[in-house]
Amino acid sequence: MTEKTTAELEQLRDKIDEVDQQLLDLIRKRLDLVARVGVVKHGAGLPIYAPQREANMLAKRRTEASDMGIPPQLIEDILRRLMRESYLNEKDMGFKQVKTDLGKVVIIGGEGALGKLFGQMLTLSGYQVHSLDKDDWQQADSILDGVGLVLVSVPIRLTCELIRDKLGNLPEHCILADLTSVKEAPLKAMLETHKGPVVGLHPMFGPDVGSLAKQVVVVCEGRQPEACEWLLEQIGIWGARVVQASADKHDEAMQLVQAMRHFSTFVYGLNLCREQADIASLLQFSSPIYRLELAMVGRLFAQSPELYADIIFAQDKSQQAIGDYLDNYANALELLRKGDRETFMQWFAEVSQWFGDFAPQFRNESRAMLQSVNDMKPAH
Ligand SMILES: O=C(O)C(=O)C[C@]1(C(=O)O)C=C[C@@H](O)C=C1
Repeated sequence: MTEKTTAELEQLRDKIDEVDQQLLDLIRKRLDLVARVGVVKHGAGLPIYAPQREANMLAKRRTEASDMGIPPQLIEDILRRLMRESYLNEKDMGFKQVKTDLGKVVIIGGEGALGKLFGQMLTLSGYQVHSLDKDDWQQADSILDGVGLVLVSVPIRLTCELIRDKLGNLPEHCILADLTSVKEAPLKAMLETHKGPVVGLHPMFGPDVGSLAKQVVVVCEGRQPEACEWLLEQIGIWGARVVQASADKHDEAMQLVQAMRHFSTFVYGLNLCREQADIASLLQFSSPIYRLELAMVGRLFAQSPELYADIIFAQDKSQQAIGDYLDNYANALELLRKGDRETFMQWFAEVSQWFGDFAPQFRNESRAMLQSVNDMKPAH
């Protein structure tokens, strides 16, 4: 069905088209300038992400927008989206190589998605990167000859055994690092197997990020941290923030951040499936928040069952966290069964108070997210 229109409307639309084309010219100009910034940063070894510059620029543009009668949030949204493009653009210019006399980098599991991403970032930074995958172990000696960094990026369930079985003979100066999403056990295996520098890394993002700008990499110290410093600096130049943590603290947080969250998402999907919910009609009735929630659940099931089984089953202690969740669920369900609104509201207030300032902060952050969910809705 064609949309209704009038001559006057069409005239105005022609003018809007002209303005939009001018916007395109301006965006092209900005992208060209950003490409030049990328070259300069590459030469000077500066990080892709410049938070101070971003904050100053956004503050100025917001004030100018207000003065012009433009909602400040509008220009902020537009600039943030443009800067996301800058991160991708500047990445392709390559990065400064912090350690020029390293020798080879060997990524074990370099054909996996995360291994590939790190391989790409290291190659863009001038390192000689080799991948060592399951069919390559016969040539392991030649692949590992002259290695300065070994990065282990294999499924969690294979990590410790692989480290112990295969990595006992690395050169003493070589850094041994892993990208596993649990840290205590792999770190222990690396320290027991290799006598040289050891560091545990956990990139807190999936392999589909495009750029590392603003992403977080958790770093758990192993041995000879001074020998690993260049690697952390290199990750910083890629735009990521390095957060130091002890392996046990990290793993404890992961029981909630990963195991429990993925498990409850899994059960949510399982429940929809067993209830034979009709997703298409749920989407028709959905508010933006429900659409976002469904998207978060659905995206889990678009990925590998092995990956999530690995994360959820990796730590025995996760069972405790998930069990506690079930108890709280059961207790809350009991209130519902008894029709006890009073206690429900008391518990609600208790949790609100416990969230403190985070509650309004999350409300603000989620408002912007929900608006973009609405913008992204396909036409029907
Ligand atoms: O000014 C810079 O340093 C840039 O890289 C450009 C730019 C931008 O697009 O404006 C992009 C990324 C930085 O975080 C800050 C600003």
